[in-house]
Amino acid sequence: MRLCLEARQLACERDDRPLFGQLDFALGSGDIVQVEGPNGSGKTTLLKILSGQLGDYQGELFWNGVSLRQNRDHFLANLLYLGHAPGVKAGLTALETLAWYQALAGDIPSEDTSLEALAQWGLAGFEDVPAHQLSAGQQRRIALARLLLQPRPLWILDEPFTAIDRNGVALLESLIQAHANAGGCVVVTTHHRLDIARLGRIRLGVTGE
Ligand SMILES: Nc1ncnc2c1ncn2[C@@H]1O[C@H](COP(=O)(O)OP(=O)(O)OP(=O)(O)O)[C@@H](O)[C@H]1O
Repeated sequence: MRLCLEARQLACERDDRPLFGQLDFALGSGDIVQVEGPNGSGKTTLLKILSGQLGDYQGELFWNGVSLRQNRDHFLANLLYLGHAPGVKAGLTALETLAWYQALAGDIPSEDTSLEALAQWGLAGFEDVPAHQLSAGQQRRIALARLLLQPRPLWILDEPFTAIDRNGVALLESLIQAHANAGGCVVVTTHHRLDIARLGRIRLGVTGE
């Protein structure tokens, strides 16, 4: 399918402080873009705008050539967003969390595929443990298992590498690369240096360029 998220003259301010302005970019199938910038430069804010969660911005966003404001449902049906926090409830097990997210997205929960996804993320044996009894990295891995379960062409990932170990970093980099190779598109923020081919960049908080 054709896949294109385009920003024209995107700008945002918070509490009368300009965060970024005049951002123009177009992302399509096969693109991986890292949003870079120092703390507070607006990376999370930009991802919230791009994922349709924050409407307080100037400029225009387009999904496949149609304004996002008019094309929102179609856009959201194509999006998988993973936020800054892992987004797991303390009292829910890994399996329950994945089933909840699948149901929320209108996907049919499948325990077998959830078990496979959790095993791929090294959580075999922890499927029925409440999240509050898991480590920070294990909780992040539950969230990342959604990448294997909820097929959506556009991934918007806010600091997905937080708390995961070296093997987890390598697995996530390979999943991102494979997703793009299969025709998907990925927007990611991280302070890590990514080992990913053909990585595009959106730089925030840079002056004098
Ligand atoms: N809900 C809010 N209301 C007002 N200002 C906000 C709000 N959320 C964030 N900000 C401000 O917007 C600025 C950018 O925040 P944001 O979280 O987008 O930065 P970031 O680049 O993701 O930072 P970090 O690298 O620390 O995660 C900060 O100065 C922050 O205080």
